[in-house]
Amino acid sequence: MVQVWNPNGKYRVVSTKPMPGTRWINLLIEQDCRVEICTRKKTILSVEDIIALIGDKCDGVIGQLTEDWGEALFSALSRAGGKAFSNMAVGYNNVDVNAANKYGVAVGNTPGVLTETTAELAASLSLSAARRIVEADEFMRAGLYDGWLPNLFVGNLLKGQTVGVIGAGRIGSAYARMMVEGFKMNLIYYDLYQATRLEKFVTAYAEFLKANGEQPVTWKRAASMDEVLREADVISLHPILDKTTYHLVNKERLAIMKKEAILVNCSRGPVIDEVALVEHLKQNPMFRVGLDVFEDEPYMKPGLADLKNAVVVPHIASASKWTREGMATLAALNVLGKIKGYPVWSDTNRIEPFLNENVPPPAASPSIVNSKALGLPVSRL
Ligand SMILES: NC(=O)c1ccc[n+]([C@@H]2O[C@H](COP(=O)([O-])OP(=O)(O)OC[C@H]3O[C@@H](n4cnc5c(N)ncnc54)[C@H](O)[C@@H]3O)[C@@H](O)[C@H]2O)c1
Ligand SMILES: O=C(O)[C@H](O)CO
Repeated sequence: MVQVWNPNGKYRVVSTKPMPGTRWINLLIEQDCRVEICTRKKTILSVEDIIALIGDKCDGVIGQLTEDWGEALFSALSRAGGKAFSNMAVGYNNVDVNAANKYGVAVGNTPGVLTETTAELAASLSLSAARRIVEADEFMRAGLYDGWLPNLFVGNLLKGQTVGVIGAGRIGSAYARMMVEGFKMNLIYYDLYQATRLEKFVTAYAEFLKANGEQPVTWKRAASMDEVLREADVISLHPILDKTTYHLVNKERLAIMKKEAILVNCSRGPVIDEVALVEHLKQNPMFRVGLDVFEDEPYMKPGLADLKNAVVVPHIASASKWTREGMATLAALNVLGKIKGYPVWSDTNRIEPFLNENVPPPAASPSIVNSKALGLPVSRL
């Protein structure tokens, strides 16, 4: 149930799951690590399972967003001499960073490498919901198609409509760009910070359209999230999950959205009150959703699976080969960097140098979320 690479390596690094590609394994081996990969069939490992994997001596662990990284695991890792943990994910709401700080364990994540892949899935869900692709596919496979009809699977045109983005960070901004440029949608967004690059992009694209005699697109930074919900035709959620975003979309907020709006969630399930959503979908058959994430994964709230106005996929937004291999690389390098005493990379929005397979990666940890709390040095590269 454990696959071992380089058994005589000096540092013991455990991965709680097999991860795509081999570069991440090779990078660890080249730096004298013994790599142990848990190959158990059980999808979600318990805290006890992981404590057993950590054992008496472990220098670092690469883990998954399904695992509960809190006091119990960080104290076990620290007792085993461990200095680093990395999630193979950008989101780390499954990690109690304060507990990691208490034991001096560095916590890594994998930003940037999944931005475009995740935004592409959000765009796919937006289109699937707008054009009822899943319903139409099921209809075909059921042998129900007996000829073209004027009213068959009529959906929503995106061009000229308004796309709303809640959380215009890396992924939210990439999604906004795709929808504005790809479908000539107007943008309204809400974030705690101004998305300056995104605003500049939409302004430049509007000028391009105008110069070519086309209707220019527009953008607006909303003063409140409710403004986005009221005005947008398609709304995509991309904030982090924390106390401020838990059930951000609830019964009251669903009620202020347009009756024919589309809601997409590729962030974290608990950002939506899923029970309220099921009720809203039942009451408003023209309202559609595209969901990659769920409140109690791997489960869906009762009733959701029966609703034709919901498109549901199993948390696959970052699942392109390039991205998943890159995530594995960044997670391994986060752990390796701390073990080797390297500094942390200075700009987590610029991780490309770690992903070039033709040159050795920089001697740094690509992204450590508690680097300030632990007082870790920053790379000057
Ligand atoms: N479904 C998937 O497979 C998948 C893949 C990648 C990321 N994600 C999720 O997407 C999240 C965002 O990733 P990212 O790389 O774009 O992160 P990011 O930090 O670049 O963007 C998050 C944005 O949310 C904003 N934000 C925080 N609190 C907010 C609030 N209360 N209201 C509005 N905006 C708020 C932040 O200011 C920031 O701009 C991750 O934390 C993760 O949970 C999911
Ligand atoms: O946070 C993340 O990275 C995703 O949920 C998985 O890619």
